[in-house]
Amino acid sequence: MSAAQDEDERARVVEILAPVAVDSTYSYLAPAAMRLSPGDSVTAPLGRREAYGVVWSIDGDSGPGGNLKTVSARLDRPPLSQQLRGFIDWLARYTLTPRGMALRLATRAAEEAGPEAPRMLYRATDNVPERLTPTRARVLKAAEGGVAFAKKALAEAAACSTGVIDALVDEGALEAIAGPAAPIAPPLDPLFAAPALEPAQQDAADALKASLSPRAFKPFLLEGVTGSGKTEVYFEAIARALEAGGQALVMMPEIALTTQFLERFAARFGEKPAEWHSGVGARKRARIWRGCATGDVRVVVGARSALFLPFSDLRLIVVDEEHEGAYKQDDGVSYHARDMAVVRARIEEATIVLASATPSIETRVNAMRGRYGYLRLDSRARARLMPTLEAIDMRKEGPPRGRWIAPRLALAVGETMARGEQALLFLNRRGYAPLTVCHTCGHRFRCEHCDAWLVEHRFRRALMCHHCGHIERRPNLCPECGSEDSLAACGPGVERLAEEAATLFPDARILVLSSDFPGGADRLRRELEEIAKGSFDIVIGTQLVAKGHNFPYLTLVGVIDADLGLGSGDPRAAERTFQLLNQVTGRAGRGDKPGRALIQTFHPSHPVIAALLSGDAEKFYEQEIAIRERAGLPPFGRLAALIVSAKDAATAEAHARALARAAHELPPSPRYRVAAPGAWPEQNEIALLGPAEAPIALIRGRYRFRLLAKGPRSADMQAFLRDMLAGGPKERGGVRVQVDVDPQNFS
Ligand SMILES: Nc1ncnc2c1ncn2[C@@H]1O[C@H](COP(=O)(O)OP(=O)(O)OP(=O)(O)O)[C@@H](O)[C@H]1O
Ligand SMILES: [Zn+2]
Repeated sequence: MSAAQDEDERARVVEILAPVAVDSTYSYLAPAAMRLSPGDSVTAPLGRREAYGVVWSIDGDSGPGGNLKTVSARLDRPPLSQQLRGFIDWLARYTLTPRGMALRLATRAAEEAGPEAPRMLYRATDNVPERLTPTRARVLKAAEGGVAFAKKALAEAAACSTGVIDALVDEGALEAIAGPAAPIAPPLDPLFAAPALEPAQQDAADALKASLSPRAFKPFLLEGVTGSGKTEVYFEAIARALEAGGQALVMMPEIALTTQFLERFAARFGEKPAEWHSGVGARKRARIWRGCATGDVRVVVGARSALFLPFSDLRLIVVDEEHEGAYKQDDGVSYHARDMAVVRARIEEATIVLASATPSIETRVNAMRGRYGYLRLDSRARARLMPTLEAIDMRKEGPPRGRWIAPRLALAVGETMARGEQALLFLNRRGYAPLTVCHTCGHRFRCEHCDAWLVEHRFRRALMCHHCGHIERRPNLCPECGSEDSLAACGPGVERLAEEAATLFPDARILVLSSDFPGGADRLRRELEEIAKGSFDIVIGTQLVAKGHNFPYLTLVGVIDADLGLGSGDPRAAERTFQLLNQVTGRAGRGDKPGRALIQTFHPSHPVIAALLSGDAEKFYEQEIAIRERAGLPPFGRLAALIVSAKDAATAEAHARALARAAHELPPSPRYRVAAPGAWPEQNEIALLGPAEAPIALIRGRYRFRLLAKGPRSADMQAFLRDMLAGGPKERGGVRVQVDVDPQNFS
């Protein structure tokens, strides 16, 4: 028997998960000499190519025979920890995502980057160049003593161009050696600039610090009114995690938010944390990924996807603005990053802090029932007052037709400017006008791929669909009746509001802040900085400006249309409106001067508006929690949506009906009970509602039908969904079924 055969016989069978849309692992043989462990990255033949994968488990020694393929190579990459693998399995099971797709969220960053270019360093050899100019002599002098320098540093030391160094390398007087990579994350100092906390902050910070040792899973809600200093509180928790030698992850809903945050972080810890979002280059992301696994990266601030980083010792997760809808990902793998952060914290035995001025109902209930620690800051830091809130009743004191700024708001803006302060006009609608109609024939411009009106964007001279991105030129003639000059804009967007503000205040420095202007995130960051510096008198913006920014000169907030989100029929409309309006009015009066907010509404007595005006968050939560409890909605029950789409409506509807039939024909299960079709569900039963045409029935050329499963907390919703999908028809003929567990979006 040859040595090679001998080796073969001792090969082991390993299960490999590939980052593709497949749930199961594949079995391979691994030579014993490869010494694979679970979590290792490998390449292996898959079909006709070499694929990347991760060892998920090791089955043991291979039996005789079998025709398994052999793992090709083990990659030099830190292993995925058991905790991260457990998290991927959990997320996949919960969201009904193929495990490979969940793995892809964790490994994408490492895969996409090419091999890292080594950093070259230069040092002197014993060779003397043929021609020794004074410049060359200076370089060699600087490089004396066997120390290696970066090219730029050496050129600077010798006051020459880097070309001189290249020439000396060519002549053999200097040699280039591969040096260690520059550190990806400079060390952080937990004691760099610890602030004096106010008593309420101190109590909250102490509770968090205490929870960090001994190590255990401990969730907290940190609820504090806008400007109460929540950030300073969780900074203390980060300091404690660092002192304990561990890592911390801070999640933020919006990248535009991070600039101010990074500065504050550096002021507190001496250096910035590692930043993780789609705007960070592939190379850098790969280095951060590795740094998380080696423990060199200690604190990451990031978007949703940071949740999948391979931390080696994660002690703390902070989810800032935990109520934000942006944490729910709906494309591809559909998951709620806040909820999954709690899961990851549990698996890592870490502390997790959910911070918000207006927590989600789910988190609020968890805190009130004692499932989460409940920390509260009930007043603003530094004795700042909350802004005073007043309603402007649009039925009685609205502006003239075709205008949107009521006289009282205009007056307040004028007074604010006269005092040298800043005003914010908030309207959560991008573009110039949400609808364009023809006066002559009544034609309305609608998207050809979606069930939606086209939004006019005047600066682009275009009509745009906000669902699919479709763009067309705004014509001069009506395409229906051919009339000239008969097209009219209906309703306002931020661009139109800016036009009105410019007419009312011709001397004002006005800025429109909107995510769809050219220039992307960089432009937004610059603009946010300018606002904070006081470079503008009037800022006009969508929900982007509502987030956790600190604008010291901003004293007046005008909400142009407080009713905008309330009429949608979405079960979360009330909660979202309350949160958004609280956030946006909370931008006023954070500096030295007191703040004021004017809220334009046609329904000043609507419970949400009334609760907002009274400043009585407690009342709002009481009402909303009672409604949810009565209706068995989350967190008192479970919801899952299935969105069935196809190129034509009949195919989509037929498939959705077949799924519903399959659900009702399922054999009895110990894990859930299904209510009979049309019957009033019993306490312990899952009711399947629909199929119904989706509120936006057509998106990107696909017709959509929705099924909604609603069940008690005791039901195993995932088992039900899996059984229903298995019992239903295959996804043929271009049909797509999207599963959305804990849906946030009902459109
Ligand atoms: N103990 C403190 N001493 C001095 N200044 C403080 C203290 N705590 C907070 N501040 C300041 O108060 C302001 C508001 O704090 P911070 O931004 O942390 O509030 P927040 O609760 O996160 O607000 P929001 O929910 O609106 O984002 C900041 O300018 C912060 O620097
Ligand atoms: Zn469209």
